[in-house]
Amino acid sequence: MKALHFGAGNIGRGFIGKLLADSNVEVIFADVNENVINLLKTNRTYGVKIVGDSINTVEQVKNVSGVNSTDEAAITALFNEVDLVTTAVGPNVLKIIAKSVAKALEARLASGNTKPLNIIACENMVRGTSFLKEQVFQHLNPAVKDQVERLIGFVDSAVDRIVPPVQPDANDPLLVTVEEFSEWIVDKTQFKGEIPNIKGMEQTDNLMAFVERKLFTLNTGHAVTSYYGKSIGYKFVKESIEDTDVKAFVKSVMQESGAVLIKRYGFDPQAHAAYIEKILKRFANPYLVDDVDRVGREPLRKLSHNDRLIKPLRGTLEYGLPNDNLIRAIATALKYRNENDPQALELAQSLAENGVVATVKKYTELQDESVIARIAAAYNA
Ligand SMILES: NC(=O)C1=CN([C@@H]2O[C@H](COP(=O)(O)OP(=O)(O)OC[C@H]3O[C@@H](n4cnc5c(N)ncnc54)[C@H](O)[C@@H]3O)[C@@H](O)[C@H]2O)C=CC1
Ligand SMILES: O=P(O)(O)OC[C@H]1O[C@](O)(CO)[C@@H](O)[C@@H]1O
Repeated sequence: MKALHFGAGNIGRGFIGKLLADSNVEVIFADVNENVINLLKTNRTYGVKIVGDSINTVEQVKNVSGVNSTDEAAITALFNEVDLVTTAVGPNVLKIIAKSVAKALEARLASGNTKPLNIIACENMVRGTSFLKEQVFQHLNPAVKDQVERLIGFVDSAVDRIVPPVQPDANDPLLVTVEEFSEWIVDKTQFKGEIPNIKGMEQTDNLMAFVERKLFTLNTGHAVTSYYGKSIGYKFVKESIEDTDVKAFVKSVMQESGAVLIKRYGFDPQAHAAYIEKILKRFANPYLVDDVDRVGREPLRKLSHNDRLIKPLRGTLEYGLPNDNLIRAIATALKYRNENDPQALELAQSLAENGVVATVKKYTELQDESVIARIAAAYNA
């Protein structure tokens, strides 16, 4: 089997690409990072270092190659040869690759290739592949839309593995360090044709429960660990979560978002409490050098309506559940500053020019005046 994977970054190489290659899939990575692509083309293999309390090993990922994502002709040719397309480029990049995906699908169909093809976006967002599908359809020739609906599966997924930024390794510049835990869950109702048999790719017909469980527990807790930690001077996630005050606050936020998940999906409260504890341990992994600025990157995305802070808050309002800690958590996100992060710069500028109430309204799309006032009060505290 052959797959084209967009995004040869942390997740691309450390998680999705590795799972595919470990299931004997030939993986071609498409990226805009020429250096990484050339190394993949030359070396055809790279190492993944798996670290944890009871593990410290490097596994070789084999039979990989690379292509420049902006080389439309090459991408189009590959679309006609692969059986699976996956992405891990970041939510903001999906609309950028949508045009070349649309062109490549048109060419695949025009060549008479009527084999089903599945596309799975592996991004930290709710139903990222459905979003990619909308973007692709905006570029598609209307004459082929029915054929695409019939033959091309756009499969939503939830991805969970903490993969910090690459620490340059002298022997293997492509080496990625990952935690042992990984969870990749796909919506089995959206596939066209055979569902590929990939070890570690779990199928479900109840994806939203898994997406929200992960996004609003792990990512919510991770973001707050980073925002609150950075505000009191920590640089790494590990040292932040080891601070008992930070850990207590993060846990209280995860319990508030957890109450929404338990109410919405009927999760067993004890099981969810255990899931929270397991994630707090993952944050403290002493072998992962994870920077608060990686986890806190793009604060406007993380403060948006359907992301890890506001969507859980909206759930507490919907179900009448406690939310004092989520309100404080959102305030810590508003306080996030990072000269190297364009979204952090835009956030700081908005707060300086328009004030906190207007900023909260603009980026969170919350309307409840009393809730916005509580966030503003927490921010000014
Ligand atoms: N790092 C982590 O622990 C996890 C990240 N995620 C999600 O995975 C996705 C990727 O995250 P990371 O791997 O951490 O980011 P990353 O920045 O390491 O990788 C993104 C890759 O996409 C490439 N890229 C940018 N524009 C492109 C284009 N037009 N075509 C092809 N490639 C392009 C970049 O060059 C980069 O190599 C994000 O949605 C993130 O939220 C999800 C779970 C874990
Ligand atoms: O990749 P994002 O959405 O910018 O946020 C980083 C998040 O991704 C993860 O790396 C995995 O979900 C978390 O470790 C972290 O919370």
